[in-house]
Amino acid sequence: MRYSDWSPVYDAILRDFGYDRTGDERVRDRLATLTTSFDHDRLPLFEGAAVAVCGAAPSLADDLDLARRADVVVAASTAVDTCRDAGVAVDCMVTDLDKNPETAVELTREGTPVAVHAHGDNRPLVEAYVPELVDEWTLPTTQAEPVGPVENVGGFTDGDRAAFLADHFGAGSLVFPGWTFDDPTVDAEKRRKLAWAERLLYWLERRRDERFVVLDGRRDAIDTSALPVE
Ligand SMILES: Nc1ncnc2c1ncn2[C@@H]1O[C@H](COP(=O)(O)OP(=O)(O)OP(=O)(O)O)[C@@H](O)[C@H]1O
Ligand SMILES: Nc1nc2c(c(=O)[nH]1)N=C(CO)CN2
Repeated sequence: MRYSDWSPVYDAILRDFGYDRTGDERVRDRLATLTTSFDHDRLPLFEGAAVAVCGAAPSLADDLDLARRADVVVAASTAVDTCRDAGVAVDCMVTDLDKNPETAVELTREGTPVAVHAHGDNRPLVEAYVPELVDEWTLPTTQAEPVGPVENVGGFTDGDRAAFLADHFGAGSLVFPGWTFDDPTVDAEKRRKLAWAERLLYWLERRRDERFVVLDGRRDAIDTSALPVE
């Protein structure tokens, strides 16, 4: 994903949530001072791989076979803990540090890449935990324009950002264990974020000319008005 393609969708997200662009940029710039450029050779081998993008819905526990069968497992936030507790190795974590930052620290110490996201509402977490991460295993990300070592491969929530990351680095196919868009256990803000995650995955499957099974039966109801799709 090039930033020029992402930018109009990011504008729509900013409008919808009322986020301040300069807030995202300030924390991005702070993250840039705490990290160095990530060596992409340290990523798992995404090129052509069958990738499982694990979300943190309660359904993940029942979906773990999908992850076990994948070539590469990328997991968002607390999905990492569920996978590892069940003996499923995670090849890359994607997080904004708001739930299980200790897991992110542990992974970088083990030599597993962690894509750490800066946004306008996680500055204290970035400042507290990024210095604890092993720098060579830390891939700094932003949803705003990329700057210095901080990259933007597209994506908004940890889970859809994980899918955009796998896509950016050449994934052959994507499956989605642990994704439940209509999850009655989540609060209203999370529900709105999941609606965006769903839109973004729809955009991604269209860009890739792939059909994500997780969207089957849902496509007709997705609001695509902010997406650059016909
Ligand atoms: N029902 C669900 N509940 C929570 N997350 C889900 C669900 N379905 C899919 N996901 C994906 O799993 C990711 C990780 O969820 P988790 O609740 O651990 O993260 P989070 O740190 O609150 O995520 P974010 O900061 O991106 O909102 C979410 O970012 C989302 O993309
Ligand atoms: N500014 C801002 N950006 C975000 C936020 C958020 O709360 N504020 N939450 C995200 C995923 O939870 C992703 N991006």
